[in-house]
Amino acid sequence: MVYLRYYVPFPFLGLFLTIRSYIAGRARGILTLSNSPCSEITAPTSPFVFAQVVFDKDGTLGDCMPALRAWCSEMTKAVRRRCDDTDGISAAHADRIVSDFHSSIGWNSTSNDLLPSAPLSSRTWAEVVDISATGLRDSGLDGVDRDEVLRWHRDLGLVDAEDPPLIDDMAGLFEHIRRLGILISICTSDDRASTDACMTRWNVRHLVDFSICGDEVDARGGGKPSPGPLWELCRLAGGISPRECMVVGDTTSDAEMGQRSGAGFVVGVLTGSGTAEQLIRSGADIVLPDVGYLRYLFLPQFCLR
Ligand SMILES: O=C(O)COP(=O)(O)O
Repeated sequence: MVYLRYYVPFPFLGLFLTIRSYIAGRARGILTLSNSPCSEITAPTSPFVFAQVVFDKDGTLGDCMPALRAWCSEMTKAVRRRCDDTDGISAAHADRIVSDFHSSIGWNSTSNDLLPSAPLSSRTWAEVVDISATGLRDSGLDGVDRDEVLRWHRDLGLVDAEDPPLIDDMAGLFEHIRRLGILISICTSDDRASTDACMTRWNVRHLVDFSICGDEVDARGGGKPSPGPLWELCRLAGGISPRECMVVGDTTSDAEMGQRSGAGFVVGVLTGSGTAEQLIRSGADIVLPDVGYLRYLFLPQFCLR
């Protein structure tokens, strides 16, 4: 069994990317980088045999950063208010509590950005609430519990419902894949309500065959990176094998789910919080700048300009 793994450098700086197929001894994918013009590229002899492409949502299809910045800012205010209302918490202690809270969810308050593959960008909201409540208690904010943190979170409404799409023609990409007879699924740690709102806003809801959301998996570790969500999507797709699935995502959670579930091919994208090195290390077979480049995985030959 041979896996060929290539890290596609970003930016491409005029490189031509050839993607052909051979994976795991089956005609699937050989991925090569070359400087050759398209005319010199031989078309692959075997087509891809994927039955389903499984997309992560935040950081892969949609830009969640404005929403996460707003979430962090409001949650930080709630933490500070709680510190002010709690006896015996000095200003310096409150600063430490806020800083520990940020660390626990993977937030860099200096750059106002996510740390690579941070829990906030990769875990379900139930898990993020748990992590936050535990972190706050551990740093000395006595009496704060999961229900209280959940209330602060719920007060913020559907956090990701307004996320803009990360590529211009998502519907065109999905139609392109579906024309090849391949199912499209979304596997997200976000909740169902925001996910449905995003699919509608991005004009792809009618093109998504199946989806599974963070509030539909077992809150005790049943979400990504566990293999469960992908296996469930295989079941929904009529009992196909994980080997027939391509998983596409921006964090280590996505790549790890792909690897642990036995997905046939795992694609990392650089539009979210994961770094190329992290994605490759956690199971990505290839890293692409964004999901728009996926089109080229499904063409016999192509040229990136
Ligand atoms: O909402 C999140 O925490 C992450 O969602 P995702 O799985 O679509 O990246």
